[in-house]
Amino acid sequence: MSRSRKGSKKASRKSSASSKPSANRKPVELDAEQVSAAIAPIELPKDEQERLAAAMSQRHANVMRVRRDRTDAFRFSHSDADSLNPIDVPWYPLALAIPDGFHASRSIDFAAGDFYLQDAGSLLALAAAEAHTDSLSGQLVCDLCAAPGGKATGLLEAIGDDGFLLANEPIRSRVAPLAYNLSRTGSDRYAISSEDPDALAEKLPGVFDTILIDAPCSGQALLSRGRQSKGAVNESMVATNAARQQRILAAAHKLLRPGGTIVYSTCTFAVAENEDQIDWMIRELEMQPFPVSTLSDYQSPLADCGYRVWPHRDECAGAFAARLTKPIVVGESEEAAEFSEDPWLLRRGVLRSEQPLDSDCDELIQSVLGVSPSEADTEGSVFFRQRDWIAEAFCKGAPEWVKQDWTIGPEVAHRTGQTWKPSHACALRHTSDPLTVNAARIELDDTEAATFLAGGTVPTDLRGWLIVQHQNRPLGWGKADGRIGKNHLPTHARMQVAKNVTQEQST
Ligand SMILES: C[S@@+](CC[C@H](N)C(=O)[O-])C[C@H]1O[C@@H](n2cnc3c(N)ncnc32)[C@H](O)[C@@H]1O
Repeated sequence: MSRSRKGSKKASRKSSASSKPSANRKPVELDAEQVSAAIAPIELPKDEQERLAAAMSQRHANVMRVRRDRTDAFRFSHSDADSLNPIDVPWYPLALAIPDGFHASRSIDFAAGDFYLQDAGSLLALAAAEAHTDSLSGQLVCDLCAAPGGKATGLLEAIGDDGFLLANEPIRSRVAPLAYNLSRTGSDRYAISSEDPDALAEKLPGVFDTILIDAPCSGQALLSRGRQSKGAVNESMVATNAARQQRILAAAHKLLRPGGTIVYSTCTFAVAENEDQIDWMIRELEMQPFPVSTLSDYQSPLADCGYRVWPHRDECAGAFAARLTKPIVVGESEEAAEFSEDPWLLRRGVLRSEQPLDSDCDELIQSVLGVSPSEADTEGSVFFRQRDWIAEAFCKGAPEWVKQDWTIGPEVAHRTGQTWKPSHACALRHTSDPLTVNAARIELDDTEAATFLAGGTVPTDLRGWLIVQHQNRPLGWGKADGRIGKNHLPTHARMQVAKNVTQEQST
């Protein structure tokens, strides 16, 4: 049983930090002098500079950020009996170290969306947004630099059943992985856009309660993964990135409502891209520091609302995060008061006239989802839209502006040739809206699930489209003919499940 892991040894993040990198890229090495120049004017004692330089060229193991609605079950099945509630990443309690012998990225649990694999440093931004608490619940949130979704997925889980997330990624080729990762959360409370931040700010000024800017940066923390060259510490590289970050921050400020919060983060050590940007926001945008009390252990020596985790201290690649707020200025107080009563109030946007869906698409959606798009397209209900060969369904209560043509919604169906098929994202969707109720479901055991994930068929006497599940967790679609279910997992969702140490023990 992949979820029965009693008796397994839980790895400390320290020991796994020296484990073999899974990627073939070689870490890029810097000496203590280069490192000290990169972090100036922050000063570290000589021996600490050396430890930092060594740790920057060492790849740290990823951790599992467990999906919020599965945290309890997952913790129980992946913990030793004597430590049911381990906290492996001190700044982010929803994350766990990967237990020894557990092939996390090749497990059924991973395929079922139980967790997201990421460097512990990237959780600092989520910690600054307090995404592990209920404080984002019900908010209108924007992730302005969202792909591939390591943080957007955490925000989406944190906003709960009443909030809404706009995940923006200006680089088109990065939108597909972002959409896939968002769908893996099972939530439908999001839209995606692919806009330059300035253009987005023109469309939605003053709308969002919280905005995350996980900015493109010189990426010095990526040296340890071999994903960045030594050029990352060049002054000109840092200056170019700092200038771009200020343009993005200025746009974010326009997108934010008075009283709203900005969380700014990078994966670099350069002060010009970190603490200096806090100073710039305070000076040029008149923002106010909004310290995060739970992160006081990580406070930057240069800014009281900025936080750093370091490779040599914190068993991660390193990261920076800051939190600031946009003050409510005199004269805006009435509008701001309305905002605080109803953060959804300002729903700018022009409604397009809606086209009916293709009749085949409508029929498919009706049969697998149990709701007719032609009838559901009324106020307060799911909003369906067809865009060429894709059909999308926005959640109930989504802001009006999602109806504009620059948004991309959660996909429910797609057309290949002349045939409409339900989309992978639709199988994974858990929702309080009246969707997915009609689709039949089939439950697989471990071996059958591994076969399905590798692209194989499923045994069933059912007919038609069915959602294939493992321990009540949807894995994808099958289409059955009364004998077998044909596999409809998209290629990028297929995988070879690894035999885990504990599976071997239990068989
Ligand atoms: C550090 S990565 C974001 C990682 C992401 N937040 C995550 O956790 O998975 C920065 C992202 O910003 C995007 N980007 C590049 N130029 C941008 C710009 N001018 N405005 C906004 N985002 C930009 C990049 O394509 C990249 O996906």
